[in-house]
Amino acid sequence: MDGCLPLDHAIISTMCPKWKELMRIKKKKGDDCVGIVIGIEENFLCMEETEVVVLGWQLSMFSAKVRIALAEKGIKYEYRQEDIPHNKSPLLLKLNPVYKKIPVLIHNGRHVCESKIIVEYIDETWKDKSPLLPSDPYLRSQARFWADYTDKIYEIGMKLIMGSKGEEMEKARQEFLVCLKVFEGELGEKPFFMGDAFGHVDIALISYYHHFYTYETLGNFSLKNDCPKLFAWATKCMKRESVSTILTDPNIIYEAIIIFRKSMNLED
Ligand SMILES: N[C@@H](CCC(=O)N[C@@H](CS)C(=O)NCC(=O)O)C(=O)O
Repeated sequence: MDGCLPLDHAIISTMCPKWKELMRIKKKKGDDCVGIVIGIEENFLCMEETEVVVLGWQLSMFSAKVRIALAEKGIKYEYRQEDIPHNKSPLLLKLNPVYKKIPVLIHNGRHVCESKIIVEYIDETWKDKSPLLPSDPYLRSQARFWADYTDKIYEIGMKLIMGSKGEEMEKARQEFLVCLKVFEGELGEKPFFMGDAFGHVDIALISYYHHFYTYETLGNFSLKNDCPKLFAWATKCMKRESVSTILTDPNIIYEAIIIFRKSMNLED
């Protein structure tokens, strides 16, 4: 088994009751250490050394980010849908004990947490295809800054989702529009945020796009009318297979949020 088990052995033993049996099978086949096996309760997942797993959630912009980056690089991966927030898998809790959040990327048995860190890891690991961050250190810093700023959308979006009617919603709506205008100003006349190529900042922002129908409806604004350049950029991004095949149907997100709002007595 030497050289083939970068994953913490303790994790495997606790997560995988059939681990020993599986290793026996591997040995029998000729223990040439091509892969590892992770087991979660009865549910087994076999990983070749180069295989990749994403723990994610359909409604999450953060897991969308990671999946779009992998799609841009043409990396095949196993997608494991988590049940967030109340029924997280033991594997997620084990691999992200600090935040207990998706997404988590598992690659060669080692795991990476936090979506933007994961996207950078993906870019640095599979450097040959579709660079996502500029190679110039200054431009990289700028890309990181703007990708980081997309977290504001989440922050203000939560105010819209959690807001009730009236003044509170109007304040969130205004704040949201200011944030969008900042992005629109930064985009300017460029095709993508860092220039001609789709990259880190585009991925970070477009990952929110499936939530925009909800934001627009709750916040009573229109991206198309209020931020036409950003709308044109989003339309262009949506033409990419890496984006359109990953983002969830906006209606599903809207319905989920309305159910949540009703449960919180924020909707009639
Ligand atoms: N900063 C994190 C945020 C990830 C995050 O908030 N994930 C949410 C789903 S959208 C989650 O797992 N929430 C579970 C919880 O809060 O218990 C990232 O960029 O990866």
